[in-house]
Amino acid sequence: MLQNRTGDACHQDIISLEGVTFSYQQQRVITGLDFSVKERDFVGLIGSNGAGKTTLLRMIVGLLKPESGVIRLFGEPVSRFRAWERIGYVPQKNSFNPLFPATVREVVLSGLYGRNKMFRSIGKADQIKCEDALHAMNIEDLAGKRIGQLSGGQQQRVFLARALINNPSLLILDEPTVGIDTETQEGFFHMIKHMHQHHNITFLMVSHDMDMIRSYLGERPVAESGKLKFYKKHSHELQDCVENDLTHSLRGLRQQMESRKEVVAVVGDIG
Ligand SMILES: Nc1ncnc2c1ncn2[C@@H]1O[C@H](COP(=O)(O)OP(=O)(O)OP(=O)(O)O)[C@@H](O)[C@H]1O
Repeated sequence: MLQNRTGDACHQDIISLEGVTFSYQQQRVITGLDFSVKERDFVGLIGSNGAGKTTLLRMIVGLLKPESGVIRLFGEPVSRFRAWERIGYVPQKNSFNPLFPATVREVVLSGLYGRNKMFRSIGKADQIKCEDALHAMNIEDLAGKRIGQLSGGQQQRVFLARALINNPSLLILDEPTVGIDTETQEGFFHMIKHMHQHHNITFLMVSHDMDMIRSYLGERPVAESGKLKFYKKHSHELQDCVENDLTHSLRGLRQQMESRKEVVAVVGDIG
């Protein structure tokens, strides 16, 4: 079994769900769900409107509590999990009131604060992480603008930069390309596939894009529960589990693509 720097076995469960059931008032949404996402998996979650996809992601990131069953993150029950900086989460439909006063830079930096740490001070190292994340998403030129004044697609890039700022091990994305044009969607999918294949990053992504799911994760779901379908691909490319500096590497990818004049299709113009 491969080992990472900290000596943990690779292919460990990053997310595990055991007998997870959830209801809103009288409406049962998820029943007895068992599933696991292992290190370096890319899991695509598909389901019709109202199937419970967002509800499941919100339980995984601790925003909703299951009625019964256990959810673990990196082996810890969610209720005891504290290492939220290891997880980048981009919720569905992030849209800001145009009057909201935060700048793009402030929104990206807020990804560093973590839960219950709203007012930590920002040091030089944090500023560099922020610049790297802005650069990776090709939004340096938007850094001083108010988030509420951006288009939906530009805002989505900001939220992705916010999710990337901590160099996360796990990215949880809830329909990340909604409202983004087709060409830019292709660039985005290219980028996250690169992150999956060349970095030690695990993905759980809700998407209605069956073409992307089938072409990358295969024709058949690996598990089904109610109306939820899980597709999965495991990345075998890395020969060891050493940590990768994601933003550094994304910068490299971007420079490489810039030199091939394909940057717009890869990491640029998600908005
Ligand atoms: N806060 C809430 N209170 C009550 N019911 C809710 C709440 N949020 C969602 N629901 C209901 O739970 C069900 C699952 O909703 P959820 O948002 O998880 O679905 P989804 O699979 O993400 O759908 P979509 O593809 O439309 O985003 C739906 O029937 C929805 O109406």
